[in-house]
Amino acid sequence: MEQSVIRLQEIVQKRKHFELGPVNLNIPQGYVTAIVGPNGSGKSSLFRLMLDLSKPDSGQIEMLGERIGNGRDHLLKQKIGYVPEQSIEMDDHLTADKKADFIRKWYPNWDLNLYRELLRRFDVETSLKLGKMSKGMRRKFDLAVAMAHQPQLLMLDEPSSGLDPIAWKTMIDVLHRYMERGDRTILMASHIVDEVRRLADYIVFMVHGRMLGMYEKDTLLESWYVLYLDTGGSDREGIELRSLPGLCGMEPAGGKVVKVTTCEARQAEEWCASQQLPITGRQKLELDDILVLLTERERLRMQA
Ligand SMILES: Nc1ncnc2c1ncn2[C@@H]1O[C@H](COP(=O)(O)OP(=O)(O)OP(=O)(O)O)[C@@H](O)[C@H]1O
Repeated sequence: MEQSVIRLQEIVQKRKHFELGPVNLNIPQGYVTAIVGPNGSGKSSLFRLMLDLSKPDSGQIEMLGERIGNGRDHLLKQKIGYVPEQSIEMDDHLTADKKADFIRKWYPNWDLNLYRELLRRFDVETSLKLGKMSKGMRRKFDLAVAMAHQPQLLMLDEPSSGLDPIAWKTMIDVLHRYMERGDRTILMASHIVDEVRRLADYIVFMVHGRMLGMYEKDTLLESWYVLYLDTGGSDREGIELRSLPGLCGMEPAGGKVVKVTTCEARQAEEWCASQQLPITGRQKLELDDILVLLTERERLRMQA
């Protein structure tokens, strides 16, 4: 894999009702990585740790080659754009432009033309006070502000929360353009399958504070399939099928057909051919279905 812009080593954060980690994670430069996981799995907690907004109990974090917490964070943060899950209420009394005037002092690379262009594309009313903006409007403003200093790394915590379909499409386009240079990186947390499908190169699954793995998106989507197998009604069913590579689920699908789910589709198909087991149908799994199956597998693993 390419050079890492974020490195997490053995990160643990213990809270009264929640334990995050140990997390080991390398985010590659030049790609979009999406962290996907159910509510409360620790995605936002992880973002806050990376930005030094909260502290781990143990482990190390390196962002853009700098150890977090070494006292030079302000220089590091000039290279990062961050959209938190929730907008900062403290700024509610400011208009968009007043807030931007304030922020740009911290960023030598602030590009006023880019800022205005983003606001125009997102159709943000700059005369409004931030507290009076609709949720979607505020989100669009937060995105514009996070991008206007041309950061090397964009960290987006559920960026499309509250966006209407038109704004959502604009955001996807804006983020694609941001990545065009080739050396920039996006780390995002998202629940939106379509967003992850369109943007992400890599997907990290997270459940109950633990990483279930990092996958290259296209490989992942090519690996998880539902196959319908014509068993011919023989007693091969239930005996041989348990040897199907990557088997994650099996259920009758009417008549002599059995529906199986596999996370190793190519090997499973080869195995079916070798067993002369006809495949009567195949269906790709969507990301949310994969997450459900991975979550269930993790639950069983923790129970064992
Ligand atoms: N400041 C805090 N103090 C104590 N516990 C916290 C704090 N912030 C978050 N938590 C707990 O940490 C866990 C993970 O929360 P987090 O917000 O990181 O999850 P998430 O994956 O981002 O969820 P969502 O998808 O709902 O945004 C939750 O159980 C939450 O209650």
